[in-house]
Amino acid sequence: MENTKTIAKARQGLRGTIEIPGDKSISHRSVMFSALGSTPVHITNFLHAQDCLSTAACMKALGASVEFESETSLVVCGHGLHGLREASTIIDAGNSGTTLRLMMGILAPQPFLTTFTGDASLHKRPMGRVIKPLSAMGAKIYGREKNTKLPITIVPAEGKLHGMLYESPVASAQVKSAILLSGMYADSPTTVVEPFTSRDHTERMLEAFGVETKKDGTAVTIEPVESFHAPSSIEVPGDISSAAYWLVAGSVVPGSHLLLKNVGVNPTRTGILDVLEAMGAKITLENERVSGGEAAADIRVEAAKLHGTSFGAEIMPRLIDEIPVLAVAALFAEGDTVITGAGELRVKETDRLQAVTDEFNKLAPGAVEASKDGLVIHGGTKVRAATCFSYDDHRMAMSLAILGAAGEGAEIERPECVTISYPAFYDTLARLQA
Ligand SMILES: O=C(O)C1=C[C@@H](OP(=O)(O)O)[C@@H](O)[C@H](O)C1
Ligand SMILES: C=C(OP(=O)(O)O)C(=O)O
Repeated sequence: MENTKTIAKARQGLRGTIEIPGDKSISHRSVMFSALGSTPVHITNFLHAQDCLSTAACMKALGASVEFESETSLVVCGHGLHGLREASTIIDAGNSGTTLRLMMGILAPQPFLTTFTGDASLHKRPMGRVIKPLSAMGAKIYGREKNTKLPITIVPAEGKLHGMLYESPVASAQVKSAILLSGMYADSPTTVVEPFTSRDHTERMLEAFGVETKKDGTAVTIEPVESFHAPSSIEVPGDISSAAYWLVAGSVVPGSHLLLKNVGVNPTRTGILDVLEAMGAKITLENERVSGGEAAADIRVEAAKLHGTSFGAEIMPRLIDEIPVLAVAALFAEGDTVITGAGELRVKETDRLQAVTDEFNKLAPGAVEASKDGLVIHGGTKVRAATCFSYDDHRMAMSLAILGAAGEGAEIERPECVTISYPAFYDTLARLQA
């Protein structure tokens, strides 16, 4: 791909049907957990994107069989809960925080050494949030900057890990999942309490493998696991975090009418629907169903006049990855939108609060102000065509593309990072604009 991408202004409404690619969080977990089973699992609608391919490569390096039948369909078979084996070289988690943090949870209890690396972005992200609680359970994990950063090495613990009660300072599904996964191998029950409930795909998928977790408010408990029974198949629903770009584009480009097929609508992920509806969006769910313990639906969106809103910490885990594109909706809405409690965005693939502020202001001067943990977006600010930068962050690139399409066009520098979660993104946008 070229080093810049030209996004044309949408001269008419966006119309059409979009098959939403598989959910990133669920795709990761489908491969990881299947690799801990001892019978083949047929995974369909897998997200064929860099992050999930990093997970597939990790599990293969650790001895699981991972055979692709097509880009989105694969068969994974492990050698049981204790059947992973030492990798022959360093494992590369690429750009994926989910891969690294969940894998630490799986590998901390194993009787062999693992060393992880990742890309430049992943080297900057905080891993102490997982290393600290796992170490309190008895794990031996070492990393740069006092055991907080990549590269990271895990060595065998002395005996079994110990179950514990952990009160997490952050609402993070990656932290929760890592601790629960280590908890499967511990000598007693493990409980994670979060400030607010984060996405529960780990808990739901563990159930499909015969492992019960107990939920009590924002606390989740797992018992030491004796047997792990892989289901014969897992169908991954579409990713609402990918659908988010079309929910916003369809709402703000006048005359649009889009049908988004097969979108996961797990209630721990649907914060974007709540916020867009509060802003006046016209969104309807059709064909609602449950598949493999996960809710899914087709979603219709048509253009609507949006107005500003405010939201904060409580809803944040339910829309954490959608903030950059929700900022686009806010820019085309009437009045101000105030976002608080979003400090976690500073430790994603890039500092997304700073990146949204700097790049949106290139396309709409004066539109966005950042605070320590949030954004104020002045809706209705005049938009112009300009060149802006992705920071090699997939969600920044896609949000800037939607801003450009809904506004006056844009040139995006380093656009290719969309392959992290949505390789077909630019082609889909071009098709809707044709
Ligand atoms: O568990 C997961 O699959 C994810 C959890 C979230 O991260 P945090 O756990 O850091 O909030 C989210 O941002 C990420 O894209 C995927
Ligand atoms: C934060 C994200 O993913 P990860 O933490 O897995 O890198 C994301 O996809 O926006």
